[in-house]
Amino acid sequence: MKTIDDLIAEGHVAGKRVFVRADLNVPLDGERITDDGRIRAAVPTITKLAEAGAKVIVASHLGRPKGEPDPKFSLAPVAARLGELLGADRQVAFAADTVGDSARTTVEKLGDGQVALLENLRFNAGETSKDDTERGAFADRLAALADIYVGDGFGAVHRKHASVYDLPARLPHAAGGLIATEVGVLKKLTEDVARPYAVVLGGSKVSDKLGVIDHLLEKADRILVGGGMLFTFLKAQGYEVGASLLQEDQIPVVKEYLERAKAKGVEFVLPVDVIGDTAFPDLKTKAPASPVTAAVDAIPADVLGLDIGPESRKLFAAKLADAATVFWNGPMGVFEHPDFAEGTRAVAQALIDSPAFTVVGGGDSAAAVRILGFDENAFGHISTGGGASLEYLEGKTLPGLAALEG
Ligand SMILES: Nc1ncnc2c1ncn2[C@@H]1O[C@H](COP(=O)(O)OP(=O)(O)OP(=O)(O)O)[C@@H](O)[C@H]1O
Ligand SMILES: O=C(O)[C@H](O)COP(=O)(O)O
Repeated sequence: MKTIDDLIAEGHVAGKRVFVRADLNVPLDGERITDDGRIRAAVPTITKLAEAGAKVIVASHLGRPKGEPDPKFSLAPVAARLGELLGADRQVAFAADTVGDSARTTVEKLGDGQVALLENLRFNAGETSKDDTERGAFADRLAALADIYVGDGFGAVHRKHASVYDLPARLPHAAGGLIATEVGVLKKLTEDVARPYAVVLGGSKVSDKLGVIDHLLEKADRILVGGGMLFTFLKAQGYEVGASLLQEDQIPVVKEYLERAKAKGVEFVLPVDVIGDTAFPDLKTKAPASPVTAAVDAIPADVLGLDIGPESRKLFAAKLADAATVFWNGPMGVFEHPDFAEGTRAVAQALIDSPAFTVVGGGDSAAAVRILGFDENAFGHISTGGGASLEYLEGKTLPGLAALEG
């Protein structure tokens, strides 16, 4: 895989329009960025290219808008923060669209060493389309803006999207520094992993992430399950889960996982209690909720589970204490609200206390660690990719990496 260092050494960058596909999908509270980790992670590559004299065109998705402009998902706040992080002598010009007049004129006005950010790629249906022709047509329009493509959005390399997969096929391309670093660390977990190897899974993208367990059953010694995913496991074991997040159609799959784990000697660690409420908490006002703690065999019918409970926190900490390697993706609960953050806090603390090599992966997981006040240097590696790192560990071909190799 060619890197930006190769491009710069070969003299291909100065005066060129370089399209940097970053993952600036940061958590927002209205227009306030609650964690800027992914923006900070994008800065070294952007700075290096700008210092080498490129006209840098940065592009990203944010959230999951429906293929048309939606102000809730505008990258405008990200442009402002990126400008602050790049420093006083490097302003960020923000284009109000992705491939329209604003993008074209913004790029035309860029001088060498200057930086622009395009509006959310997913405001265009072609970006995420499953139809190759529709995606290709959008990639053609993106390609017209640039001379060179740099893939640096590690968090999105598992998506077969126009800017990730189709665009690099249309331009000379290279990997940015973030992708090189992420792949370097995660590779270690696919090779000689120190054992016991424990994996902690949580979060809300349940259908995206359940499949990874199929692979983990061949690799991990222990799998701890929290977050939205845990309720499908509880249901598969015959418990009632009230109004909690449930992937009904995945119950047979989960049952098979539980049986296979037993046969292989892989330990599944499931919560013994949960904290829930009769309504989803208000994440904007953070108004006090009415949390109830229930054993997993006594979750009331009107309660939705929003965190693992106090006994589970102790159990999870004990199961992580003697691990030699830990990979963690997905918060244990709705950590954005203080009444449901303790499970996530306990897992973060357990990772810090453990002598293991620890990797935390995922936009919200990494954000949770920082928002809850932990020192990110206390972990072995904090990856900007959640789904991406899981799929990398699964050994899958990731479209955004394959495209850079070609
Ligand atoms: N029990 C639960 N019910 C509903 N949502 C939950 C629950 N537990 C955790 N969550 C939510 O999961 C979200 C994070 O999940 P997600 O799968 O996106 O993780 P991630 O680390 O961001 O990974 P990725 O980078 O792949 O997005 C948080 O916003 C959190 O509130
Ligand atoms: O947060 C993430 O995992 C990445 O930014 C990818 O986002 P997506 O799951 O909406 O494709």
